[in-house]
Amino acid sequence: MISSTGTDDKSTVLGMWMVSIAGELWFALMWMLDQLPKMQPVRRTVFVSALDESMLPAMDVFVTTADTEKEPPLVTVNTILSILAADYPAEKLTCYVSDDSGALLTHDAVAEAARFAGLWVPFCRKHAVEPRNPEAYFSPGASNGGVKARRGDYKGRAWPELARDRRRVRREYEELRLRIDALQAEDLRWRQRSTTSLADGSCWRRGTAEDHAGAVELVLDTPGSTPQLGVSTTVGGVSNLLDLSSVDVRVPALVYMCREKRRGRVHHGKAGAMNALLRASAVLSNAPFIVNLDCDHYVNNSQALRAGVCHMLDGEGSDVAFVQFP
Ligand SMILES: O=c1ccn([C@@H]2O[C@H](COP(=O)(O)OP(=O)(O)O[C@H]3O[C@H](CO)[C@@H](O)[C@H](O)[C@H]3O)[C@@H](O)[C@H]2O)c(=O)[nH]1
Ligand SMILES: [Mn+2]
Repeated sequence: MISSTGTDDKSTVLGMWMVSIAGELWFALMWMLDQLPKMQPVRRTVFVSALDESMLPAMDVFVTTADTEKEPPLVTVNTILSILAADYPAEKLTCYVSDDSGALLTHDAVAEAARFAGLWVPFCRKHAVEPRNPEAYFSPGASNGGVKARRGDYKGRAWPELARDRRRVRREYEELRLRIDALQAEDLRWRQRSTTSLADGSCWRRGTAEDHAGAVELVLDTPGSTPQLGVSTTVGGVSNLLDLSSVDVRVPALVYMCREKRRGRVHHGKAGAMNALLRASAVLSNAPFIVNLDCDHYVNNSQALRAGVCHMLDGEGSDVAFVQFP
């Protein structure tokens, strides 16, 4: 119980009251400012089919990774696959993966993604599958394209062919998962050993997340601009997984990079990584448009890149600097 009524206490109470009133007024002002943009919302609709194929600009997609424990490599691999399989001209799309942990694990996982993309990307094109993230596509709960894929969702060829191809691609995806698991186990074994005892000459293994050399590797080169059809199920007695004789099998370019990091220097987290990515992409592909995804944010709609371009190329959109997707 407050019993004292001295002048000091009175002024303290008054002071606290003033502070709380000022706080309330401040929040009221913030709330009103927050309402202003909501009073006249700008609604834009995209017409992806109206895009002129030959006018599509080049696009560089940046994926940032930083920590192989918090961000499992399988997640990053799925993000990369969803980008490479997006519906966009293969010769105009380049995916850049930035690895701030400078880990051999991330590097090898990106190489695995590149290998699997050779099957995944043509499969997605052939059967118009959605979503183009294999983990989401094959997961039992997937609303579209999962195990419960409905006939009505299907836009490609005959249903039995999809079922057969799907089974085969799924088997390959399971193998990919096992290989990524093995890479992870090897990475763990290596980290448990002392770094000094490992003099195997690999520059990767000498670095740590905070202190490592820089590297840029062109994992998949930019393909030619003419569609390249695959081969049918059996060619010269060799049996292929899928009949790709009427499918464009080109895969967009993929670049792995890790910027140099040294102990005691400020690296500015994601912003620093984005800066390094911009510099590398300026030299390699220099696309006029950049898309940024965190390694755990995959492209969940194959038309998303085209939708973004619609906003950017629209005459009325000349004042648009960036588009953020939900
Ligand atoms: O040194 C770093 C630290 C982070 N990252 C990457 O930056 C992204 C975001 O980092 P995270 O720790 O996952 O932050 P979140 O809070 O999950 O992400 C949200 O908040 C971030 C900072 O506000 C934004 O950059 C992200 O786009 C947004 O999704 C991830 O891809 C990280 O791999 C780096 O590349 N280098
Ligand atoms: Mn995150």
